[in-house]
Amino acid sequence: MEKLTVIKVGGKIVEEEATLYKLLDDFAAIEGYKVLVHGGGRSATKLAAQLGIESKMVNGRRITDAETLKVVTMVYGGLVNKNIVAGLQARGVNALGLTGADMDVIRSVKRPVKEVDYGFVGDVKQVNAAFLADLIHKGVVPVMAPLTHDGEGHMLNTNADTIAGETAKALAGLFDVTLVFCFEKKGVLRDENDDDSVIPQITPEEFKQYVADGVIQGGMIPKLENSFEALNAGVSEVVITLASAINGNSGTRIRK
Ligand SMILES: Nc1ncnc2c1ncn2[C@@H]1O[C@H](COP(=O)(O)OP(=O)(O)O)[C@@H](O)[C@H]1O
Ligand SMILES: CC(=O)N[C@@H](CCC(=O)OP(=O)(O)O)C(=O)O
Repeated sequence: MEKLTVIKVGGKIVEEEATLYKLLDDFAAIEGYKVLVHGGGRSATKLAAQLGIESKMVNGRRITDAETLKVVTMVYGGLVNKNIVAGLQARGVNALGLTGADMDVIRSVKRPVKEVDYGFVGDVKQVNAAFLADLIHKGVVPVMAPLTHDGEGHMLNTNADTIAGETAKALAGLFDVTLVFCFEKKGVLRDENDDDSVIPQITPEEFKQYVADGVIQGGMIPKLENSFEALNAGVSEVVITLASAINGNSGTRIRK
């Protein structure tokens, strides 16, 4: 099977020009078929504050009211996505920016209200894998924003780690997929204050224990849950690593 790398880059990297440009250089150097999924949570929080809109996160997910939905649609689908696409074009990568609404790439359903009302947050229902595979085979590099649509005319906000996981899962039947989460640390750390304490491999049982011990917290919990789910659904390998190390062998690597 042909190899495909799905790379997710988080908000701390895309927010700063210097780290973003370095990431784009490294991404451009990756050989073979590739997809870039970006976040941008920090940029959305910053613009929302400038507009006088308060940002609320619960369990790592943004409470997305009608005004916040406008902000995230502008920031993720507009500014962040287009800066990345332009940056990749300048590096000779034939990038195409997509939200989930474009060509019906990712359809979702508004998250039902349970203990928490997340507002306009979408849970992924289907990924148009055939269309993405077609683009990829044509030499196009999809650049996916963390936005989906419900098929009834509404955009919805979807976490970028989820977009990456669902895209990797959907393409796993068509390619040999490696899913890479790159962020500002060297990998999953035993001690968050010690950059050299990378845990090289994690099993689901070890993950549960690390969470119980408080070693793994916050946004890293859903990231690893997504990772195990992706491996169970046919993704070959998940790598959690420093953005500048996407072409290396370091970081935390998880295989089934
Ligand atoms: N054991 C751990 N090792 C590394 N990071 C951890 C750990 N536990 C919690 N984290 C936190 O998880 C964060 C990454 O999750 P998140 O903020 O959702 O990522 P992203 O920037 O990719 O969206 C890190 O910034 C870090 O603060
Ligand atoms: C529903 C939800 O939480 N969506 C995220 C989408 C952006 C994202 O995931 O960005 P990072 O990867 O930079 O965190 C949000 O609005 O923050």
